[in-house]
Amino acid sequence: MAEAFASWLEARGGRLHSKLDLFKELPSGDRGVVATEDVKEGDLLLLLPITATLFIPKEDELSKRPDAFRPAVRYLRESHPSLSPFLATTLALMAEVAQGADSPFAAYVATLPDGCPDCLLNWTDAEKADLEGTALEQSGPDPVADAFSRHVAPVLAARPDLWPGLAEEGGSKEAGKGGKGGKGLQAFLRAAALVQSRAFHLEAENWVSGAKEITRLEAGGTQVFLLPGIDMINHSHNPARRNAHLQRLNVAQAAAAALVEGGAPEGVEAYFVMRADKPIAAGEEVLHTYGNLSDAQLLQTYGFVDSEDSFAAASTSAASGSGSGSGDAGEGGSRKKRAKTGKEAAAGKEAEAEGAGGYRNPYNAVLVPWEAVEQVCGSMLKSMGQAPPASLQRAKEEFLASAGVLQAAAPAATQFVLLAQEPLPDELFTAVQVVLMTKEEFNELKREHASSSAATGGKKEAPSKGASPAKGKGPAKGKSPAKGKGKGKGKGAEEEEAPADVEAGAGPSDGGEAAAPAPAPKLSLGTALLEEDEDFAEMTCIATLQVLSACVDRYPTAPKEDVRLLKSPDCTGRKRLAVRVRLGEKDVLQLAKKAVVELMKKLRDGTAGKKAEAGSEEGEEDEEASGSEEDEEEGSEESEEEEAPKKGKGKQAAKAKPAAAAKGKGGAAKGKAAGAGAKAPARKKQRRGLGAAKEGNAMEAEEEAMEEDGDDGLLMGSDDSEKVGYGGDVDFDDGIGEAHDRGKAHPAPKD
Ligand SMILES: C[S@@+](CC[C@H](N)C(=O)[O-])C[C@H]1O[C@@H](n2cnc3c(N)ncnc32)[C@H](O)[C@@H]1O
Repeated sequence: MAEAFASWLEARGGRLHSKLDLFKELPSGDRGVVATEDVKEGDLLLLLPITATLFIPKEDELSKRPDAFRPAVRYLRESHPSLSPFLATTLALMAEVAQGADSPFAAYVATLPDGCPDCLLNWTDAEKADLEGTALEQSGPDPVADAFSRHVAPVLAARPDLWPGLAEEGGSKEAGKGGKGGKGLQAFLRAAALVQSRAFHLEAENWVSGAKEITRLEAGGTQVFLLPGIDMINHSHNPARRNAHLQRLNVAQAAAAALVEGGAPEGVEAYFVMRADKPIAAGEEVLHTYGNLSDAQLLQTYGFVDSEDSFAAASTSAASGSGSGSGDAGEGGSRKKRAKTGKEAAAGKEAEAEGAGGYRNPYNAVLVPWEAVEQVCGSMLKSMGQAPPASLQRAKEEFLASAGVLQAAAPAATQFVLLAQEPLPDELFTAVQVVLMTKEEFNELKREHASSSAATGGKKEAPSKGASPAKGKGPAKGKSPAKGKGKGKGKGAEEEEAPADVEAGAGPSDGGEAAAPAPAPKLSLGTALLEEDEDFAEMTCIATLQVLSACVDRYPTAPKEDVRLLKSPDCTGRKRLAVRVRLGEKDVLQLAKKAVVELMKKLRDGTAGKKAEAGSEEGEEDEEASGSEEDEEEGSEESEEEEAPKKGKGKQAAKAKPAAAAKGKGGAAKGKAAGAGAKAPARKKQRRGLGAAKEGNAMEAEEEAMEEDGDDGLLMGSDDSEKVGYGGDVDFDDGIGEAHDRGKAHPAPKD
């Protein structure tokens, strides 16, 4: 197979480094690319002409050189232009597989595995039940069967010449519904798993001129490429172990780099180029990154997770069929434990020395629904005898949507994204505060926000990173396979332009990405209000903790139970993967709770705003812009209660800049006083009637519960969190919202 592939590649104008085994069987049972002899830094590992790749071209590409594309590809482009790039590429692969030895891609098809065994689309309903509460919890109809019966089966039925033997008996309507389906569904499941776990998602570009493509593809705005040979390279989260990267070059660039002698073969207008970033020693695996993805995303798309636990070795060696996968420390559910090289064993010891946690994926994330905020805060206000009328609740939702805190298109469906590195996003904290405000405070806030927006000339900030639109951002719950990621940063082909680095990535797109909505002026309350109103601070912190607790309650198990499961030799395969995903999410929730408690402590001892005062200059500018004194006056008219001092503490708080006090490792609400120009309304000390909400000392109770969950050091929010997983040198400020927005280009690795 290896030889046939190398000859096939060469015949198409490609090249493979002579010191590489592309299909090396790894001790894990998986395959990977391994150096057979030392490879030098900068060496070309694999040169792949675009004509040796499978993808759906843009209309102009196709019309320019129709013969360069396979008949199924042409048919799909011409007759089904609205199919998503993922589905179209899956169908293109199905056609080559179905053509067998007659396919010019037969040598590539022979290199492909049976599928992606642990990718989510292969999990049974019973196995998926272990993912309850996580970002991967499924709801609604099975997206795979649905996509098959609605989009794929009709294509197979219409052109049996292109997809021989795959048309479903009984017609397309019933295809894929229940049961295992026929050959068509089976072929689709395999191809979809392969495209999901192996394809690269790149921005659509004009390969010839290098001009950035402005028009988008009908569906998705990305092109999905299957890159033979390059798709054999495994993922590593560890920059120290990664040693290769991918570029795409136009012909001129490839010639300038002396990669093509005597000109490119007929029809070749671009190349994919894999190079060694550093020397690769004989026996070492070639590794690159699939992106900064959470365990849920990795599991969904690739069937493994990045996090490791220190029980894995014991339990997986005791139970076959589970353990670390290939490439890196990730856990693949159905593979043997990977034998450790000397270096890895040393790294493992180091990890053990670091604490009980092992490596934790720093890109893990949790989604907190706006609905939970409304419910928790509503109950709290009710318990205080201040249940807000429905009209006020609606007004607050509308305002938060217009102020960029909730997504504009469907505010009720907003999910706040909590990241391991920023577990308490300001959007969540702002939303809780607004919901807890009295009508008067809310009206005042609206006025302040309107006047500061006007003063900044409608200058808008980027939409909230922490608030996730229901579609597109966030690991879409119950949605079909994640959308594509991976990156084609470069412009393609202008000679003087730098070659475009390409980040590995794969994953289906679900059929289209809506045009980005215009960014809303963003409100950010931070901690300013809390610094001047102790009762309000207490309410906000308790409500936020309760929201987080409600999220913890979504999972069928407590963290301790998950830890017990991981310790058990019976917890193997997909079950183990599911436990790792939910424990990773609980880690983030625990970090968020810890951040709230720390913030509350700082608010109580009055240190929360200290650093913020240093940044008051800017705050003053804001103040001038919005004429806050007048606004405060105006607001005060409406207050039936005690007025906050207009100078001094209250004033400072209103000007406060990000409350560093609340930040810390856990990230906690970065308290901008009022975000993009909006100012905190003048505070009136309210008698909040906190008695009921505080009954039983809610803060302390939450703290105890946290300690209970984290006291064995197994959650990152517990005290040894700093020792596990989170390197200080990694820039995490890339917004997991983007990473979750899999239709978008993914940030390049930063190593
Ligand atoms: C692009 S393919 C890489 C080649 C693949 N190993 C093969 O044998 O064909 C991606 C798949 O490789 C496996 N893989 C890659 N990196 C991994 C890692 N760090 N841990 C576990 N499995 C990994 C997963 O099964 C994933 O779906």
